[in-house]
Amino acid sequence: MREEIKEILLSEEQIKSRVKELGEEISRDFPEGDVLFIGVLKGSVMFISDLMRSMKVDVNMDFMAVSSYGLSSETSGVVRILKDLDFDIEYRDVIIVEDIIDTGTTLRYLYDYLKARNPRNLKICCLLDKPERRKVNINIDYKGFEIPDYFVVGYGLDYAEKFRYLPYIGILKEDVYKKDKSN
Ligand SMILES: O=P(O)(O)OC[C@H]1O[C@H](OP(=O)(O)OP(=O)(O)O)[C@H](O)[C@@H]1O
Ligand code: HPA
Ligand SMILES: [Mg+2]
Repeated sequence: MREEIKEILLSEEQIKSRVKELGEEISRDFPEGDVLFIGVLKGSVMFISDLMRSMKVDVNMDFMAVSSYGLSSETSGVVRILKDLDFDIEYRDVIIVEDIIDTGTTLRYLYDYLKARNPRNLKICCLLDKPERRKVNINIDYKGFEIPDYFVVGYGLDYAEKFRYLPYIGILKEDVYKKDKSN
């Protein structure tokens, strides 16, 4: 384990088995297939690629890039779209795939933005939910795990672009981001 990590919150095995269950659940809900996953870059990359492989029905993927955290551990509160969709989503079954819902700022913005394009269904699937930090209300259709209020990294999640490659989800030691703040 890297020295900046205080504790492993979710192991590779725990993530793998929960992602498999989520894929099976979504497949049961959309038996006719033709689902479009919209991954939110960059944090959801590991999750969406594993989730797709656990699907039992046809699924396509597209990506949006938004950023609100930048190099910090606190949201700026302003969501910027850096990349929009390649496909039209009108009348389609769409599932937004996110790594984490923290304050809810990113998802609230994305949900409303995509809803305006008139999909047949618009659902939300997130691996991690940090309800204690929520600032705006979000209805989560498919959820991997609820976690306490720690800043976590790994399995796609970063701190200042670091640690995304870790195969597990770990709690970042506070002095790592406190030190950066005091600079
Ligand atoms: O609920 P919120 O408080 O809005 O936080 C959640 C969002 O923040 C992170 O993205 P970030 O802006 O760090 O971009 P990244 O995915 O490229 O790391 C994370 O991947 C979610 O998209
Ligand atoms: O706990 C977190 N870790 C990484 N990125 C995040 N973006 C929102 N919350 C988090
Ligand atoms: Mg980030």
